[in-house]
Amino acid sequence: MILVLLTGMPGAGKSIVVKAAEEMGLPVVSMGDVVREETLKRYGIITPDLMLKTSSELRREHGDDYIALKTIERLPRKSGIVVVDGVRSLVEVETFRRAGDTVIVAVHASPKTRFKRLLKRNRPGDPKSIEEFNARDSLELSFGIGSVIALADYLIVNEGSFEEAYKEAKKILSKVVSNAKGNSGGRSTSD
Ligand SMILES: Nc1ncnc2c1ncn2[C@@H]1O[C@H](COP(=O)(O)OP(=O)(O)OP(=O)(O)O)[C@@H](O)[C@H]1O
Repeated sequence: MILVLLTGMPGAGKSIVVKAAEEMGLPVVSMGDVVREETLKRYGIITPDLMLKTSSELRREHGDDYIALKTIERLPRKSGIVVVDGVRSLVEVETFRRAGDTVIVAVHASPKTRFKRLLKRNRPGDPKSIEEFNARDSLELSFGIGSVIALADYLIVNEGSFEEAYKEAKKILSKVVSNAKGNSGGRSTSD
């Protein structure tokens, strides 16, 4: 099984890659779903703050690899390629590496661009001020997301239009698919 580990800072544009994967018929498993369900179990409601609290609790109570291990339990066994959305630390990368071959895809946009887009997205829990945005960035960086981005096999710089990033995501995913076919005895078209 090939696991496409999708990472990127808040608001970088990971959902564009998810959309491209779904459009291509590739299964997507979200690490956030594990946290969402556990939050509901513990608190009866889901809010972004409670999700952050729950993910810290899960790491503290069960270890830094817990959310990754729970995500692995949910992988569709019959799929050759699965996209895993929301990888945040090297421990998680190492955990997924024990479950299959991995390809890291990172989406990057500058803090200025991400802040602007998150203000516009305005989902519950999205930052309303630069202070909130910086605090959230610091928290993500403290989990070690910077190291995951540094190890990316593919990087999408999402500073242009949505369509550009979407096209790039499709190109990268197609490459992963054709490489996988090459490795399983099918015809390989590229590196
Ligand atoms: N190239 C782009 N042009 C315009 N808007 C964009 C572009 N890329 C992303 N956006 C918008 O920016 C916001 C953040 O993108 P998205 O939700 O994909 O980020 P994310 O990486 O999934 O963030 P999070 O980790 O916070 O869930 C969304 O509202 C999205 O529609």
